[in-house]
Amino acid sequence: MSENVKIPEQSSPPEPPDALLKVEGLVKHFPIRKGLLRRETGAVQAVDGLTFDVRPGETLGVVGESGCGKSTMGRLITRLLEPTGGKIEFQGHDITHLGVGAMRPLRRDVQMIFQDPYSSLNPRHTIGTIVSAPFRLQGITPEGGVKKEVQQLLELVGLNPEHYNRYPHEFSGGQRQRIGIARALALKPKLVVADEPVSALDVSIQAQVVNLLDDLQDELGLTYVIIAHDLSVIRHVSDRIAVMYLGKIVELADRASLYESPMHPYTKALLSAVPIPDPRRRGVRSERILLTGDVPSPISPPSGCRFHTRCWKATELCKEQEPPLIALAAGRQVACHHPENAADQAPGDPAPASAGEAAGSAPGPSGEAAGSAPESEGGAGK
Ligand SMILES: Nc1ncnc2c1ncn2[C@@H]1O[C@H](COP(=O)(O)OP(=O)(O)OP(=O)(O)O)[C@@H](O)[C@H]1O
Repeated sequence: MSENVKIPEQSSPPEPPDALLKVEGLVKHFPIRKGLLRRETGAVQAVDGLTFDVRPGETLGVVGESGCGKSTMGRLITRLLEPTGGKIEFQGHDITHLGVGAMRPLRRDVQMIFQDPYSSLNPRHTIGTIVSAPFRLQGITPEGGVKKEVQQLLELVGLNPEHYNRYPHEFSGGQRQRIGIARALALKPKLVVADEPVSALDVSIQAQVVNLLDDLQDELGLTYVIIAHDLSVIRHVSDRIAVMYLGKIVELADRASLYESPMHPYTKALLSAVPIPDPRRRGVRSERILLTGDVPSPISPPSGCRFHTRCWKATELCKEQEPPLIALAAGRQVACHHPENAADQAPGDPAPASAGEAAGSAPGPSGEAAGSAPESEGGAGK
């Protein structure tokens, strides 16, 4: 054998793909100012210590009730907001505090799709002007000219390229969201953060836009972070899912494990409110957990585990100590002292489930203290 022949290292396992985006301890507190002197009297703790990564080519779904900090997280990772603390790395580069100028080249790679296709498009601009804006802002002239490129983009998202000179009001909601998608894809980004991309659309149109996002991901090799409160949408689009509650990730898992065996009681409650589409299981009395009360205020969140005021498993420990987000199974992170479908993290904790009493509901389906009401109406989520 010649000395130049390279011997493959058979014993080393394949390297996991490097994260495209890495977030560590991300914090965003919005100051509350009062009085003539605008003195800071407190802060909305919208995002309070998020750690996760997004791998190339995947879709990370982010789910949680209204006000839990999903949109703030999306605006932080696209750097539309300045973080209060923590670190954001994109392709290994620290972008946490980059200024507008330094962010400009990165704007090509990271784009955002907004919830409301009505307000996110300037009504006085033609579709051509809207979709070509990223080229103007970046000072880029695509090969073949801007018009040709924009028309190709319109075609890519299923719109008629002849409608280049029309105005947003001439389009339906679903079509306007397609325009927003075309604009986001103009510069061929690597990461697209979509904040509630279909929630403002008719249910009949939602599937079309979700399928379009799916197809574009395959075609263009995109990586998505999709924020939604709708668990059916999240289930359809996500490879992995982060469940947020009051500014924190309480569970992060791949789609199948999360839906089959949720570990955090909050995830379990959210999922129990989703109707079962399987006709074979129709009529089967499924366990529904009714979360009572609203999400507490992020201005003064509960001590310890933030979910303890609504959790039927809460003990004294949960009131006092915040559970860290730790790996409880392969590819599965959970922040809970008493997780479902896993060994109790604090088996010696004998205190009464006072949170369950506060919730004041019937005994839980698996004999837990309180907080759940099988087959009850309503449920978690928006
Ligand atoms: N600019 C701001 N100034 C002050 N508070 C803010 C600001 N933006 C968001 N918040 C607060 O931060 C918290 C998280 O808001 P955020 O919009 O991120 O939640 P969300 O999970 O996306 O909710 P929704 O689904 O209703 O949009 C909320 O209490 C909200 O009122």
